[in-house]
Amino acid sequence: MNMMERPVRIGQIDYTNVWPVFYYFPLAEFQGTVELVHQVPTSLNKAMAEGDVAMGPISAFSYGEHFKDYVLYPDLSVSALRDVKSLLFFHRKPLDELDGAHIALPTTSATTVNLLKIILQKFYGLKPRYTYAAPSLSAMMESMDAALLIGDDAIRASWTDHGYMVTDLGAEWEKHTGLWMTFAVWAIRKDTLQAKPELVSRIHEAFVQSKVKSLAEPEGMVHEAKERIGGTEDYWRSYFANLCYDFGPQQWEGLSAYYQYAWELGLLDNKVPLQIWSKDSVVQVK
Ligand SMILES: C=C(O[C@@H]1C=C(C(=O)O)C=C[C@H]1O)C(=O)O
Repeated sequence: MNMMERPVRIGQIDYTNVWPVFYYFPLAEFQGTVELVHQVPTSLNKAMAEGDVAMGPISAFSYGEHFKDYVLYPDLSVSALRDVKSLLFFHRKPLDELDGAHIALPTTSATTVNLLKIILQKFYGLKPRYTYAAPSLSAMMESMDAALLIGDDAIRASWTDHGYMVTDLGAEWEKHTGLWMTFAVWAIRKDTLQAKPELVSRIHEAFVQSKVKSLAEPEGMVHEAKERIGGTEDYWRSYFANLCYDFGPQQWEGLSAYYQYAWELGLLDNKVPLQIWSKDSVVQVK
């Protein structure tokens, strides 16, 4: 099958944080033209880079690595100003005492592991040792001084009686910069946009409608999150209400600062332009 006939594969992150954008996505209306593929962020990042997936909510860091091949949807992201509740750093000592510490990073994350590196190096002057590990708090802390978790792994760990200090990285970023932080962006491969501009436009509309409806009527999602992950309905109501799914000038400003720091620290090879899709053109906004 050539690219024109193949369904567009859309990656869907396997975490609750992206549910609002997908919850009311009318898959039946796109039958034969669109397929959903479930993955953790780092697997989705890789599948996008290899062209196996055409679009999806990839790690913002991964867009920074592959921006030459991607453009970004406006109006869609996973962002926060301050607390996220699912990007949690667990540590035995206060942050400013972590010099020389050995820190476990989850293999599932790209944006947040680099956010942690930026925070510790840029704002605390620390250069700890990092080791990647599967996202399990108890296993990570067996041999490490601190551990980072994201998504539902972070949420589940926050409900246990672990006894560690916990820093929310969204809050920590805002404390030092005053800015928003964007963790996932909705990226589209440029080759897909070129081959199927109409479909790309219809998909954007459908995702934005799903987001608006989910946030206006969160009860179905809230109930399902409680059944599938645990916790209380109140927890999930405030979790979804606290995250922001928009992607506009405020989020662009925060994300550009993140890319600038990542570039200055050598975590990214290039300065990263934000190329935003619209129905008629692609505009560089930063
Ligand atoms: C808000 C979150 O943002 C996530 C963090 C990501 C990362 O660190 O690479 C990628 C996608 C998002 O799922 C979360 O995981 O809870």
